[in-house]
Amino acid sequence: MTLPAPPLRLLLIEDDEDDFLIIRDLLREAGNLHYVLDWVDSFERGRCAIDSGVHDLYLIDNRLGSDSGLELVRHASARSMHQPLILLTGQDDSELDARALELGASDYLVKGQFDGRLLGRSIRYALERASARERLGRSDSRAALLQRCLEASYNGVVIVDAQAPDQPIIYANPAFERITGYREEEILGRNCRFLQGNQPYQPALEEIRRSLAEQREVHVVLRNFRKDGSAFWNDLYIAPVPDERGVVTHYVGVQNDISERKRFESELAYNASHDVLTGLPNRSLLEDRLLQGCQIARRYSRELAVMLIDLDGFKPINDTFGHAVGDKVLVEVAQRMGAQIRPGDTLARLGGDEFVVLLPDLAHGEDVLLVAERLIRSISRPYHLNELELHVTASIGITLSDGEIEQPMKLIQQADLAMYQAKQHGRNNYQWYTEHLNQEVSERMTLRNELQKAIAGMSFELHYQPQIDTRSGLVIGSEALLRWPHAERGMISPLRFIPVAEDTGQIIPISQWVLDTACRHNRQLLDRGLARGAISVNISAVHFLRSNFIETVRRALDSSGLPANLLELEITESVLLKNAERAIYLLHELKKIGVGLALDDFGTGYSSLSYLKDLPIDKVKIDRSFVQELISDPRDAAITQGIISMAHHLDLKVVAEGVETPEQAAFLERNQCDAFQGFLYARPMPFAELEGYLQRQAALAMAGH
Ligand SMILES: Nc1nc2c(ncn2[C@@H]2O[C@H](COP(=O)(O)O[C@H]3[C@@H](O)[C@H](n4cnc5c(=O)[nH]c(N)nc54)O[C@@H]3COP(=O)(O)O)[C@@H](O)[C@H]2O)c(=O)[nH]1
Repeated sequence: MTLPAPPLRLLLIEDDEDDFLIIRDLLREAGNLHYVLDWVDSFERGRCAIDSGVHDLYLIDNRLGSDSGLELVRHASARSMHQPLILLTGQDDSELDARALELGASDYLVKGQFDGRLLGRSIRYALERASARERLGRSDSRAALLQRCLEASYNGVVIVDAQAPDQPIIYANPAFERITGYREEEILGRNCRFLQGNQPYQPALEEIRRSLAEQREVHVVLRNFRKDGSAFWNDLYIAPVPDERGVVTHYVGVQNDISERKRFESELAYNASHDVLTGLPNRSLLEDRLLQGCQIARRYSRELAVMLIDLDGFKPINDTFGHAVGDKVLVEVAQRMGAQIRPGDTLARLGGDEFVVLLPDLAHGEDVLLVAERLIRSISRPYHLNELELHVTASIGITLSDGEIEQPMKLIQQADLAMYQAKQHGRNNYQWYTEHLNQEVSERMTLRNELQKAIAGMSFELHYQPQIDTRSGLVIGSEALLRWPHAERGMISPLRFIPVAEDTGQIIPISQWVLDTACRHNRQLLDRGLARGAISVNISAVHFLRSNFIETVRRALDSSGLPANLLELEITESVLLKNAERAIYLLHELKKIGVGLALDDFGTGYSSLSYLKDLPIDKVKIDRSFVQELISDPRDAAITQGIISMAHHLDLKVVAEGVETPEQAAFLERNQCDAFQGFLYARPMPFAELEGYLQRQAALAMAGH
């Protein structure tokens, strides 16, 4: 329900009551006018009523006592009143008429010369004109406001004339000027295409053309060019502007320079797929390339090669010279490798010192070897950084594929296995992946899990193999040898499980158990009067180089009560290869405790012999590989003779391992070897058997044999 319009409030300012009555009556005749008439009879009251502004129209008599109604008109104009005023006079005076209109009166009526109908019409016209004026005023200020908004807008705004030929620009706001560098007067009258520079074939432009042809709005991001020629990313929204008949007269374009946002987005995308240090593709991009590589290899019947490159000797550089130097080496390694591959190949960094090279398009698989050799050569050249000369080499694992592989990332795993083999083969070389490697790895995994269970229950045994003095034939010590009796697989050789335990760190609890048990056993022999010299314990390089190794030896001796001279530790040359300086220091510390020290597997390592004179050792053990061929191979005989002679000159005792035949024993004896160990004398035996063996030996010795 709509409410009826309220009546017009009219005010008559008239000091003559008769005139008031006449006007009141005339108004009643006016017709079609819904109103309430108020009356005031003096200039002063009239002014107060005008100031209150509650009326819709004022009828003002020109003569108000000594005051003039014209003054009230002036007063109302000065207050910018929008309600209309009609001046009533007693006489027709054209000058007064003009003056009244000039001061803002809507009409001028001469008393006695108008009837009710004329008065009504004059009132309606006055009201209509006032309302039109007000509407106009409102729209003027709205236009001014919109203009100011456009000028203050952060977005660039450009308006083009849709009707004029070539649709020229008719307006551009200050933000447009800021973004493009063009001043408005430079571009007025031109078509916007000058912003396209030399890139008029962008897909976004096609979309704009289509939407203009269909007179619909469009939102695109396109490359535009500033006045200075520099490019920017323009986020542009164009809308058609129709007139009241629906005819599109203009287009308004609102634009924003989003170059910074684009740069940030592409930086994010780049960082998500590249290694920050070297700028090389990272694992995630490598996965994509690998997929693509497999597709290429399949489609064009080519070979895809994957190489996993791991640096040798990088960790000590990081540890010794700090990460800043390490980082520089990695960057240079990346550059050197990058120079060895072709465009289309991929060099990626997996992290740390691990890199991957993908060669997706090989005619023959073996072609990868040329690249592998180049990589190895280029990486092994010295690195000159901060007056340092540093050296690293690379171990490379290689695998080949024809692209027919369900999970391409498996190729990385295969290359990784092969790389591990390269490390095992002395580093600075490459190895191929084979299916056999795969089996080996899965076996290692199984072994590792089962080893963990064995460690939990310490279900190992120690066997002992006596060492015999060459001259007297008496037992002068025994070597403790670890055994793992497995419920299903029988006795597992330490040759099989110790390398796994060393890789996984499981060797530490095992090695500790061996040390403690061997010390306890020899103490038991001592207590029973059966101890014959020291028990030798093989010490893994991993355990030996642990920071608390000396402490663990001390504890083993203390808790068993075994005198230090009845314990001998056997270390291999590999300990010296890993960290010679620390190894020599530790050997001296052990010597201070009083334990015996032997160098095991002597002659099989690759290190320099010169370190031998600095080692506080008591013995060297000739590896059984030489002993086995002594008789058949004169070269092994010569090496054995050389070892014995050199050891004696350094005041070291010599024990020959793996003596199986009397001929070997005779040869060794002739060449002054000090002691034998081998099946010819005794196989490794459980502790319980050793006791019996030693008792028998003691009895024989007593009997003078
Ligand atoms: N870190 C540790 N290493 C250990 C430990 N126990 C053993 N090992 C090392 O495992 C390798 C294999 O040992 P094993 O199978 O026990 O073989 C030893 C002897 O049984 C064998 N041997 C002795 N005499 C003969 C012989 O006449 N012929 C022949 N074919 N083999 C013989 O030699 C091995 C002794 O080797 P070595 O230690 O080099 O003296 C081996 O490298 C062990 O060192 C352990 O507790 N910790």
